[in-house]
Amino acid sequence: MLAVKNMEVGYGESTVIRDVTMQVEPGKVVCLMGRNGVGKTTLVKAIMGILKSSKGSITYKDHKLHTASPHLRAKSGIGYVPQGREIFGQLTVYENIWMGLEGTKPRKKEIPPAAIEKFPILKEFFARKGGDLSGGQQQQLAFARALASEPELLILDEPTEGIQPSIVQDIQQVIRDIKEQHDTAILLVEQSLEFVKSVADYVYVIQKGTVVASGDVSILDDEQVKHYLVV
Ligand SMILES: Nc1ncnc2c1ncn2[C@@H]1O[C@H](COP(=O)(O)OP(=O)(O)OP(=O)(O)O)[C@@H](O)[C@H]1O
Repeated sequence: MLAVKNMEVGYGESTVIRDVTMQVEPGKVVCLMGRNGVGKTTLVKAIMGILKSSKGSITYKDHKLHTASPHLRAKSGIGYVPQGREIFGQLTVYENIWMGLEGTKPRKKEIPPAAIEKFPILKEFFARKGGDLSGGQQQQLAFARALASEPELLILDEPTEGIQPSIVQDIQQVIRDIKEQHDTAILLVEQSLEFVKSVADYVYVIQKGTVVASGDVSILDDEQVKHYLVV
């Protein structure tokens, strides 16, 4: 469904992602792991078209994506929950979720109930400003906004970072539900091995911008992965 081949991405003269090849299939949760600063967000931003790759290709549902704008990528069915959430602090919870419909094609006129039902607290807080929510609630809001477009591929960049344990559990459950009920593919950036093992099918471990280990989560060598995660 999503195939990244020999991707290279960087900032100016500095190359951060080198020769990364990976793929994500429908109904599967694929995790990108690696310690801080190895390039996970850079890779995800290149998949979303926010950063330009200098080499390699991205294919999504048999279409070449690497020259498409971020807007077009969203329209083609990719939902994105960025690191740091990037919700609109001055807009209400309802308006934030509504923004998720922007990229849909044809343009959806209603928020799909499933996007909200997964996060009951959001319905209670519909009229509140996004900026007044806690970090965990904002994370749920960013997740609901991405689900509003009913994506076929959902990209989640560290959705549990700095979030209280009860909300981490909620997010874990939502990922499991999506996996059970839909063909949605999920690309998840995550550093907690425990969390990854509870939701993932396949894992890529990144070090210094390159894939250094990959495999089915059931045959994952915990000690090897921990070695790459230890700071
Ligand atoms: N806008 C930028 N300009 C220049 N360098 C950047 C920029 N953003 C990130 N970098 C550098 O690129 C490298 C990879 O950063 P990136 O955020 O992709 O890592 P990461 O694995 O997602 O880390 P984290 O888990 O901390 O988010 C780091 O060395 C970082 O300093």
